[in-house]
Amino acid sequence: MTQETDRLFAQPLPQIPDFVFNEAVVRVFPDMIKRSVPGYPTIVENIGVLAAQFAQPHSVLYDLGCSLGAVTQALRRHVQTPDCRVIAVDNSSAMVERCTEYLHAQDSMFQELLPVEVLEADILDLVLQPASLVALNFTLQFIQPEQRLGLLARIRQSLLPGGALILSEKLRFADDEEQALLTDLHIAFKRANGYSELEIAQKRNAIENVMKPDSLGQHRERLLAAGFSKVVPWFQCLNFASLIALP
Ligand SMILES: Nc1ncnc2c1ncn2[C@@H]1O[C@H](C[S@+](CC[C@H]([NH3+])C(=O)[O-])CC(=O)[O-])[C@@H](O)[C@H]1O
Ligand SMILES: O=C(O)C(=O)Cc1ccccc1
Repeated sequence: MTQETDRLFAQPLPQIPDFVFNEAVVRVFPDMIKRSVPGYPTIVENIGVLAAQFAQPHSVLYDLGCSLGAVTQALRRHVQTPDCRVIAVDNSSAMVERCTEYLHAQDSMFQELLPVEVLEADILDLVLQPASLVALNFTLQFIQPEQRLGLLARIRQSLLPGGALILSEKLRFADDEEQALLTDLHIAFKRANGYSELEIAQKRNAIENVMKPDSLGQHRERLLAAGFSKVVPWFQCLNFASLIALP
């Protein structure tokens, strides 16, 4: 499997197009997300650990906005519940193609993994089957803000009693000082991972129209409005957090 270094924004670009999950991004994605999202490897691995506590026989585990299937692979490393299957969904054809290859590679290396189906689809159009676990790992922030409540309500409806939604997101902070501090610290994290000031600035420019983070308070209120009964943050590193929402 090729692991390329992310240099997508290393050269000055005359004009910066909106960020899209295309073939160029797919090639560098594992490197990009690890160097950009503090705590990402810990979150991904532990989604597998948490999922094993919620998984129920004869149910589906969803990985919505699966990209290259990192969460799906973690689910398959940790969940051994009988008759569970994973459905991984992404609307980027480049992501789905590479994700499918990676999951075949996992199949060839390990026995008795949960069966998995990779779908190229918009998660807003998906008819959800009864699920014991739904993971939205850094996906909701790319959904139009006005579509987010409807999506969460549909996820809530699909969840079996005893199931859970795991929602990971970049956070925004209502307090200006807190927002400024955590933004600076996130930039320091990127710099420490080898990104230049130019790369950091151009990436921010590319992403700002397509990725719209909410505050923890907004997430909590919206999850409750969608019908979830309890929202429990289980991880935060700088301005990136992951929540468990219970039906
Ligand atoms: N409407 C949509 N329908 C389906 N997919 C979508 C939609 N909108 C965006 N996506 C997909 O959501 C993914 C978001 S990345 C998730 C990381 C992954 N979860 C990981 O754990 O590695 C997060 C990031 O890059 O910061 C991309 O692959 C999009 O194509
Ligand atoms: O928040 C940021 O600055 C990011 O770079 C997050 C991110 C990581 C990977 C793809 C898109 C956005």
